[in-house]
Order: sequence, then structure tokens, then C-alpha cells
Amino acid sequence: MFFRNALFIPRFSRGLASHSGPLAAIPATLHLKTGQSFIGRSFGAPKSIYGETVFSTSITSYTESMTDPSYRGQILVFTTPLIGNYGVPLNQAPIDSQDVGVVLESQRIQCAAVIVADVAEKFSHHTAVESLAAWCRRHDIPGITGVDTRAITRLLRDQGTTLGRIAVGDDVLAPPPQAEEYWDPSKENLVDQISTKEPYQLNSNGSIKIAVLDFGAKANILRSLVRRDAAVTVLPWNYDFNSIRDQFDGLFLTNGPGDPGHCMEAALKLRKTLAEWDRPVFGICMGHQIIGMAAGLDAYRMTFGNRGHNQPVLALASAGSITAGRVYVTSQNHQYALQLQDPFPHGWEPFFINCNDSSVEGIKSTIDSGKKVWGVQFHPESAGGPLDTIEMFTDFISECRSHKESISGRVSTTVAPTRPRVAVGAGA
Ligand SMILES: NC(=O)CC[C@H](N)C(=O)O
Repeated sequence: MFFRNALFIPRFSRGLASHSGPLAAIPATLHLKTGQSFIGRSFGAPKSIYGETVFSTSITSYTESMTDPSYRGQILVFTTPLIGNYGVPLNQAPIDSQDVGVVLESQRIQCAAVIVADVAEKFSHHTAVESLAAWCRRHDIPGITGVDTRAITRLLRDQGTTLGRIAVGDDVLAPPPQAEEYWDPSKENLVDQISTKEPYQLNSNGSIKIAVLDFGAKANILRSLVRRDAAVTVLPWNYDFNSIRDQFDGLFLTNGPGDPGHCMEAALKLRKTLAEWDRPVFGICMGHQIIGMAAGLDAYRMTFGNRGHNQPVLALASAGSITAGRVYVTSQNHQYALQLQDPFPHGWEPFFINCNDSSVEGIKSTIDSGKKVWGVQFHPESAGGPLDTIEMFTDFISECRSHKESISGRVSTTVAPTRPRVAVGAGA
């Protein structure tokens, strides 16, 4: 395989000898804004798109990654060469009080496109109902196969996340776009596009009331709360939570796509919440970045971010199920991170640090601040990835429960149930 800087004449048959399956040989090209082009063949929707080209080192769970709303606007390159071999399940779970309605991470494919070295045309799994290619076609998402994903990944690692164009079919004959033609999703408020427009409830008879600010929630975050018997109220990302906060025992902030700088409004509202409200607050990924911004930390854009299910993080403090000095392997999908500054804002301390690049992986309120607030850059709920830190959800619900019991005068030592009444969906 090869990449090149100049205009080219596509050669569709080149390097495709291993693809002997029934996919039609529709040509497809990935153009990067930095001038390189990779020629392959289309699978999925026969349409051309723009996006931000990122790579993920995950080996499994392409279905969960592709439905994660945080990948919105991104062209997702899998470093694992063979993707698609277990097909795609029916994305519909029975709706009952213990479930959130989907098996995957949202109702549809969220990334703009996928790039796979060698797409599996044959698939086998007891839950599979269709192939990766058929699923992409149904959701109008293009894919390229037969390209050198190792070369693309090395470029993205060295030059950073790069704007890209996927040209499919006749569009491959057109010259690569001019620099100003590339669409940059980080300029848009993607959270506002994906967040729920209206509040809604899950498991309304649950024993502890949790408000969730939805920046583009993965379903497994909601499942992980519901499975711990939380009555969950999902609110739009910029909802005036302060006007209703006393109805709730805790606040959760979800993951979400794009630049957290677009969500400063939510960070300022949260700053007021943290100053005036003493109940537990937990945030994941975008939610963690919002907590950090509310605490006075800056968020910056990393070179290529961290995407994959094998990111080691070192705990710097003990809290709940987390032990200082231990390394946890985590699932991640982010481009931005909180700045590690010295000193940390008053009342806050670093919680986790990334073992590969020393980026901030978590923050928490200090004990003397009297508050229970945590944010983690990684995804304890995984889906996919390791469940090393899943008990952080139990820690959060337990804190909400003990706070509730202490203010109602019934100090209790009970721990929240971690098992669902019925088993649903993927993950823990
Ligand atoms: N998964 C997330 O919540 C990602 C947060 C933010 N969009 C980032 O890329 O850093």
C-alpha cells in the first residue's frame, strides 16, 4: 500500500488480492488535509463525506465504538486489521424499567465513516443479524477497505488528528479538496446537535434520584446507573439544573463529542452548583472536562488524543473502589484533556494520570473541601473495553445514598446493589 501527495489516477485493483468476497469493487479514496491520499475500495454507503480522521487501537467492539456519540463527525480508522468478523447484532433491547432500549451505545452509527484494512465479508456470531458493510449501508455511512491503516495511523500519530475527505465512486476522479474545503467538526457545537432536546426518565421507580446532563450519552453509562437502581432523569446539556437540583440525590455528567470549549455555558452553571450544592457529582470524559473547567482548569487539544481499550492509568489517590498506586486498564475516546497545573485549583486534586503520556485522567475534590466530586477522562462503563474501574459507578451511587440517608437522619452503612434484577444489554 502507499500514500502520496500528488494528484493521482486511482488503481482500484492494487493491493486487493485478499478481498475475494462479494463486495462490489466501488473505488474509494481517503484524502487528508495534509496532502496524502490512500486508495482503496468502498464498503458501506456509496457516498462521499468530510470528517476528522482519528485512529482507535481497540481490537473488538467496533459496533459499540461506532455507535458512541463521542465519535460524531469523525472518520474512524481501526488499527486492528480485521474488523467485521462477528457482524452486527439487532440493536434493540426489550424496554423495561431496567433497560435503556438499545443493545449498542446509541440508536445509530455516529461516526462519519470507518476505515478498515481488511473488512470481514463473512461474519459469525449468535447475535449477528447483518454484516458490517450492510449495517453501514443501512445507516448511510461510508467505509473504505484495502488501505494501509498502519501507514495512516503513523501519519496521524506524527502529524496529529487530521481533517479528511472520503471520496467514493466517481468522486475519486476529482482532485483532492482544497485546504479550505475540509469541514472541521471541532468548530461546531456537536453536543448541542446530539443532546436530548427534552428531559426524560429511566427506571422512574428507582431508589435514588440521579440527574444526568446529556452531552451525548453512551447507553452503557445510563445502563450502569439504572442497574444500580437509580431513577435517572436525563436533561439537555445546558439545562438549568440549579433550578431543580434539590429534587435529586446526585448529578452525573456524560461523555460527548467535540471541543469542550463549546460547553462553557454548562461549566459556568456547574460552578454555581458546586459552590451551593453539597451532593455527589460524577463526570465521565466530556463530563470530566466540564467539571475541570468549572473548577478553573483549562482543557487543551491533544495531538492525536487517546482512543482504544488498552489505556493504562495510575491512581494518585484512594477513593471508594480505587486504590492509590494501582494501575487500571481503561477504555478511552477523547481528543481533549485537562491541563495538569501546579498548584491545582483550591479544593481539587489530580485523581489519575495516564501512564503513556502523563495526561490528566481524573480529578477529585479534596477531603477537606467536604464535597464528593469526581471526574474521569476514561470510560469506567467501557462498552467496549476492560471493566477495571466499573465499581466507580457503585461508589457514586453509594455516596448519593449515604448522603441522602445522612440528611434524612438515618445514617446507614448499606452499599448500593450492583446486580440488576434482570440482565440487559452489553457491559456490566
Ligand atoms: N468521549 C468523550 O466524552 C470525548 C470528550 C471530548 N469530545 C474529547 O474529544 O475530548
